[in-house]
Amino acid sequence: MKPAEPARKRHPSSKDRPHPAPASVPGLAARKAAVRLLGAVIDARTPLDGLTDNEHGHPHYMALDMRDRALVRAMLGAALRHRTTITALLAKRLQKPLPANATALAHILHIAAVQILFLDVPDSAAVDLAVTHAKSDPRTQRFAGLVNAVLRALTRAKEQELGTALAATDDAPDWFAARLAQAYGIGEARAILAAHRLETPFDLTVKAEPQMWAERLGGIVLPTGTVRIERLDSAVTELPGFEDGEWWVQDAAAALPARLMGDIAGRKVADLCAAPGGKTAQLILADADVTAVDASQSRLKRLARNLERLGLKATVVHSDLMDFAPPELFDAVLLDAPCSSTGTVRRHPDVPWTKTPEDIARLAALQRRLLDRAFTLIRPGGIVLFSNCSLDPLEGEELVAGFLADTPGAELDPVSPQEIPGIAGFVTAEGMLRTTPAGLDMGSPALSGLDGFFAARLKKRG
Ligand SMILES: C[S@@+](CC[C@H](N)C(=O)[O-])C[C@H]1O[C@@H](n2cnc3c(N)ncnc32)[C@H](O)[C@@H]1O
Repeated sequence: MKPAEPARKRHPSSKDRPHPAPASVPGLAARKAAVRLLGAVIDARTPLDGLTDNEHGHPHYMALDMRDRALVRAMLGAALRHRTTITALLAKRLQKPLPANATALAHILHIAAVQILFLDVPDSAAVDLAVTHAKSDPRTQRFAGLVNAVLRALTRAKEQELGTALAATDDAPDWFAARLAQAYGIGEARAILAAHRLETPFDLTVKAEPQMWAERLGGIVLPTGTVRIERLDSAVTELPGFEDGEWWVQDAAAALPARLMGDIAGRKVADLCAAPGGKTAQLILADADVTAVDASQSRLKRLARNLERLGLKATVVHSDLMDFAPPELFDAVLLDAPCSSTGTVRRHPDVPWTKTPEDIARLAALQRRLLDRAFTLIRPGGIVLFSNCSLDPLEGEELVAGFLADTPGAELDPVSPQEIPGIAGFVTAEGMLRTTPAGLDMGSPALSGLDGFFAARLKKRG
């Protein structure tokens, strides 16, 4: 009997082998980075902010020049804002759904589709780069023909099908849409989700003279005093007034909580989750004696840089709030607590895809511990202004109701609709602040909306 031959190693034919794409194919590095980052967001639930940070971002992102980084951010922003629409239009071109483990292929198709459907990129460039990308990756190389066929079919169909596809979905994960509908009712939830699909304007808080700054910067003054610019044509740092510290970037809703602290001139006030310092700056400008506390050293560095540019001074303390033991009690504290950030989806479209209902419950429990602690740091008669940028009642209305029920010395100090110009529509029947992205109609969608925010003013009985 012949001895069995050792199994032969199969050498891939040249047809099987991935084609290493020349590094110099223009535009390919940006598409590859976008595909990689989309995978990190969708498959590993990594927040996009950190991946696209210009100092500590993902290595594939950091390797790009500024123009390509802007393109990557535009591709990812639109891909996440329209994820369900894109999935549906791609599915119509596929004979059967992609297997669940074909994530690399799915992300290549999504990044090409977003260029074809939503960005000002020639269709042929979007398709050719996706095919080149697919050929260069061993996981997708054998699907290069499918990528080509699906995307070419999409370019032909988009004119006719995009409008209908957009109308058929709210472009949100089911859990998120269901949670909003439960909290706000179907109509308001759909209005919030519609706002999440729009690009956001730029909001600035100015130290003084909002009308003058609105004119200089080509913006408008909102009823609440924030200066809003529809679209920036240059980097924020190049705008007039930046170097001189005349204003800072802050969403119109984020500017409201600090203004609900009343007259704090000359008072001892602590900002307990302060970094990067937007609200700290407001408290200082209201003439309070401000202590800014935060657990994150790196974020406190940003706070220090921001205050320096604005020419403002606070006592800065690096501490976990649970360990913070000041020598004296405060007249008032602001607790702008770490939350699920579901109110900021317009600017952070990754949030519904990276967060889960379990995250919301975990963050609500953390906020409750921080609120209990904050309440021990004020004198009798003092106030805690509790706020966050979540749309979820578990982190807002329900959390405060539980705190009041469990804390005999605490009472709600209701916000009055007349307290700040322009907030009447955002004050609840109980006297809490609740904004959603569907609020603040300024006549055109591009100038309307604001982040979702919650705030409640809590008083310690004297
Ligand atoms: C929503 S951000 C604050 C934004 C800030 N108030 C502003 O307006 O610029 C929440 C902050 O809470 C900080 N933080 C989270 N847990 C904390 C804790 N246990 N103690 C102190 N700070 C904490 C985070 O580092 C983060 O900077």
